[in-house]
Amino acid sequence: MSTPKRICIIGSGNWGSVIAKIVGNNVKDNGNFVTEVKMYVYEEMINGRKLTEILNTDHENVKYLPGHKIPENVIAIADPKEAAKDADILVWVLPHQFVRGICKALAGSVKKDCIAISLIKGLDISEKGLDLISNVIREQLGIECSVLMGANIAPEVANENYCEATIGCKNREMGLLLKSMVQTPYFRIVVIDDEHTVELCGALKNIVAVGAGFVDGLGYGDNTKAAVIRLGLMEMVKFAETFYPGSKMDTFLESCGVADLVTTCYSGRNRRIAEQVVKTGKDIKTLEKELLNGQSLQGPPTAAEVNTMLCQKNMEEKYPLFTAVHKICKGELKPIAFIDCLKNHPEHLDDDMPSPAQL
Ligand SMILES: NC(=O)c1ccc[n+]([C@@H]2O[C@H](COP(=O)([O-])OP(=O)(O)OC[C@H]3O[C@@H](n4cnc5c(N)ncnc54)[C@H](O)[C@@H]3O)[C@@H](O)[C@H]2O)c1
Ligand SMILES: O=P(O)(O)OC[C@H](O)CO
Repeated sequence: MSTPKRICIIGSGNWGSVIAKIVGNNVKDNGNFVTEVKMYVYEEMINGRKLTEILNTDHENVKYLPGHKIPENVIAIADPKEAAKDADILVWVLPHQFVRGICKALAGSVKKDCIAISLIKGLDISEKGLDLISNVIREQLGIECSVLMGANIAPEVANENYCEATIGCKNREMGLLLKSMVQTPYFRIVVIDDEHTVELCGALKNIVAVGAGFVDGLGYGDNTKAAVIRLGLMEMVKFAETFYPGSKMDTFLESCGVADLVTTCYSGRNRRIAEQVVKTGKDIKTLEKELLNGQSLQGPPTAAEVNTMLCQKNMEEKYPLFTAVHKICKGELKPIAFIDCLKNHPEHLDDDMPSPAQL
């Protein structure tokens, strides 16, 4: 049997805290892993106490996952380098906006044979163009990186309601090791090798969820939302086929695909804030601050990142739903324009029929 692996969780938000609970409990009776799990925590003061101190004494993330105990073998550390220095496995679970900063802090200091798994739903944009977050981790740290995505609204998983997730990992043995780190009787994992598509599903569904929130805010009901989900899924598939040739369509049938799209469009934070944008007329940043208590939306920045790339390639019109979501988030279009976007989607344009706008 190989030496037990040391785990470090990079992130301690809403999902990060649920994963800390799962991993902390799983390692206790699993000889594959060292029982102590370190967790990088972005330090902040809560009622005069440091969040790391609260986590290490009360074993609860009172800000990001109140009401749930995190096992005592999970140790909160405010310095990412200190938290990750001995790790054999890095579990990345931060809002994607912060990944490059933490990679920079860790560069050159992680173990050479360390591996990573990213639970982060988002994309990266740099002067080199649009990229997967797992690629940023691979390149910045020089390590392998798998992904885990699924229909996993964090508070529901924290309550141990049954759900599923998908690990994307090209190396089967590594995938099964990672599965043993996170699987529980209520959190069932399927390992597949199509890691790029798994990650794309997790990132792109957040854009669609913002669109679902707009139609909820407009009071259009579930048939319209189903259309958003269908047209959004078609753009997700087209995006994967166009920019990641070799993507497998079966992957969209895993938890990371249709299942996550549906749950996010009904219950996620992206949906909720987008609905409020329409109902209150406030902008996304204001609502994020007012309603999410420090949690972070991934849909609007992902829509912006995708849009930057589509503009560079002159392909905005080929992804009208992604484009409309971005423009509404930026205040360049009114939310009601989203309905026109659905009506005039290329899916509905028949060569010998007038478009709804012409009728
Ligand atoms: N919450 C969910 O239901 C859920 C479920 C599945 C996947 N995810 C994905 O997991 C990832 C993490 O989401 P989450 O819900 O754990 O986070 P979150 O939305 O709760 O984000 C807040 C976290 O960001 C940290 N933070 C704030 N500023 C920071 C900085 N400058 N540097 C580093 N960290 C900083 C905060 O301390 C906190 O830990 C996201 O990509 C999300 O899409 C979330
Ligand atoms: O709350 P959201 O919209 O960030 O979505 C959370 C998860 O990604 C759902 O699987």
